[in-house]
Amino acid sequence: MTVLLQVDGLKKQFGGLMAVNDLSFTVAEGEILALLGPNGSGKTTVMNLISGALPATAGRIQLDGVQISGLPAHRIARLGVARTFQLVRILPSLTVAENVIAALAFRAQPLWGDDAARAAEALLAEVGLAGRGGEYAADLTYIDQKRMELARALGAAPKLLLLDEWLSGLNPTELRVGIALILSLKARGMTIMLVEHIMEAVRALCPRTVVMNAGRKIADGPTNDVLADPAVVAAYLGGVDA
Ligand SMILES: Nc1ncnc2c1ncn2[C@@H]1O[C@H](COP(=O)(O)OP(=O)(O)OP(=O)(O)O)[C@@H](O)[C@H]1O
Repeated sequence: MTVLLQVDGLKKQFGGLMAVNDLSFTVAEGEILALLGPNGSGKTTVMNLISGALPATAGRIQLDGVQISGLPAHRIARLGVARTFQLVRILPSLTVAENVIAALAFRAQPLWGDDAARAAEALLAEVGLAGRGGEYAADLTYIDQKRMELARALGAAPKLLLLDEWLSGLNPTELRVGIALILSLKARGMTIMLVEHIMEAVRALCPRTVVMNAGRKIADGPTNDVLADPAVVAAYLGGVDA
């Protein structure tokens, strides 16, 4: 197993609140890891710390052996971390292709002109939006906006893809499509860490799960074992000492 992401003793304090408290875990190359926990347990903050949107209070994050904690978000992105957001972020007045091309200009090896247009078309095909590049982003349905956001993230050619509730808000049919899409990324070797509240998706996608409660890691292991762990069940029911 080759470790791609290594998180050691990570802490994030907001005023009097330790939102992430001494968190350590690894993600192996090619793995899909779920990060679970009840509302407010610190999951999105962890995503923000890994991507550099927030600075850590303490601890260390390494990607592929390179320390990324302490670096600004754009440097971390160029080193290979891409993410999607809980609330989809798109450029609504641009076309679908332009949205992806804009992301390609910011990658480690930027693409421009015809190269960017061809790469955007390939990325859109990969997420199920083949031939849709000329449409306006604002006109896309919700799932298609999510697909486009994923194409933008993949455009950075990331080593690690962070998906923050990417499957939320989808209807049952769309959910199956979304799960299949993420599995297709795994099949081509992408390493993915996802925050997700939909347990059906977690079970289908993630052999391993880390659970947080009140900023701390309370479980880390095979998903079925973790979800049956009494401490995890208690945390979801609001148990204070889980
Ligand atoms: N920028 C911030 N300033 C102050 N407090 C914050 C900030 N961001 C998050 N918090 C607090 O940190 C704690 C963890 O929040 P976080 O959003 O990481 O939890 P979460 O597990 O992702 O929750 P959810 O499942 O509801 O998205 C919460 O108590 C939240 O109110």
